[in-house]
Amino acid sequence: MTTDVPLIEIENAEVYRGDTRVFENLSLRIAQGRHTAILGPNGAGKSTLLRLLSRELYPVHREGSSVRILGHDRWDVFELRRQLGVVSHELQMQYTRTVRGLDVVLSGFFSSVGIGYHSHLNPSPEQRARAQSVLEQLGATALAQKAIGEMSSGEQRRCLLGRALVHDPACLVLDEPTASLDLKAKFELIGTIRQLVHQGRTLVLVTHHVDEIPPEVERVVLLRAGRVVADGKKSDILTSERLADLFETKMHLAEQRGFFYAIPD
Ligand SMILES: Nc1ncnc2c1ncn2[C@@H]1O[C@H](COP(=O)(O)OP(=O)(O)OP(=O)(O)O)[C@@H](O)[C@H]1O
Repeated sequence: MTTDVPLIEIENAEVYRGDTRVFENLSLRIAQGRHTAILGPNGAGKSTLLRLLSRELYPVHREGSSVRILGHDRWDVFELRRQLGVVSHELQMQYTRTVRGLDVVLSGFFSSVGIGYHSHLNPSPEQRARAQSVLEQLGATALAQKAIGEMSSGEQRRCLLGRALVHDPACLVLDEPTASLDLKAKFELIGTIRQLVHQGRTLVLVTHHVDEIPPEVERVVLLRAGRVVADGKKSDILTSERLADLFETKMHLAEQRGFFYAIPD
C-alpha cells in the first residue's frame, strides 16, 4: 500500500541531546509501504532519530523545520502509538525484572512501562484478550506469566514487539532488533518481522547490523555524524565501498538470498 502522504517527513531538523547538536539540518522522507533501513555507525544519531519519531525529542523550533508523521506534526502520543509501533533498546532497559510478559504487552495500551505498579492502569477484558492473541501470533504464549528478568534476550524482544503490536500499527520502527540474540533467536525474530511486513506493515529498521536487514527492505539510508551520506535503492547503497567508507574500515560485503553480510577485507 503506497499513498501520497509520507509516513515520515522530517524537514530541516536541528536536534540537541544535552549540549550536543546531533542533527544540524536533517531532512528525511519515508513513503508509506516503502520498507527502509537506516544504517549508521555508533554515534551516527540513530537513537536520536528514534526519539524524534516517538516524540520524546523535538527539533529546535524554527521556520521551515518540522517532523510530520502521516502528514501531521501534532500528535496525541496515544494516537501516535497506534500508527507507529516503536521497539527500542532504551525501552527494553526501562523494564524492571519482575514485570511479566503479558503485562509488557498490555503496557502498550497505556504507553507505560508495565502495568503492575500503576493501580490506575486497569486493562479491560478486551485489552487482555488482544494482548493474549498478540502473544499467540508471536508464538510466545508461554511467556505470559514469565518475569522479564527470567527471559532470554530473544524472549524479551518478542514481548516488546508484542507491546508495539497491540494497536496493530501500520508501521513498525525497530531499533537493532536482533542485537545480542543467538542465531536461532535471531533467525526466528527475522522470520517474525518478515511475516509482519507481509501482513502489510511498513518496516523502518534502524541499525548498524547489515545482516539483520531483511530482503523486503527496498531502500537504505546511510547516516553518519548526524548527516544522511547516501540514500537510495538497497542494491545501489549496500556496496563494499560505501560501507567501508561509512564504518571507516575495509570490508567485503556479500549478498546471499537477499541478505547481506560483511567480512573483513
Ligand atoms: N543524553 C545525551 N547528552 C549528550 N549527548 C548525547 C546524549 N545522547 C547521545 N548523545 C550524543 O549524540 C550523538 C548521537 O548519539 P545517538 O545515541 O543518537 O547515536 P546512535 O547512532 O544511536 O549510536 P549507537 O549505535 O552507539 O547507539 C553522539 O555523539 C552521542 O555522544
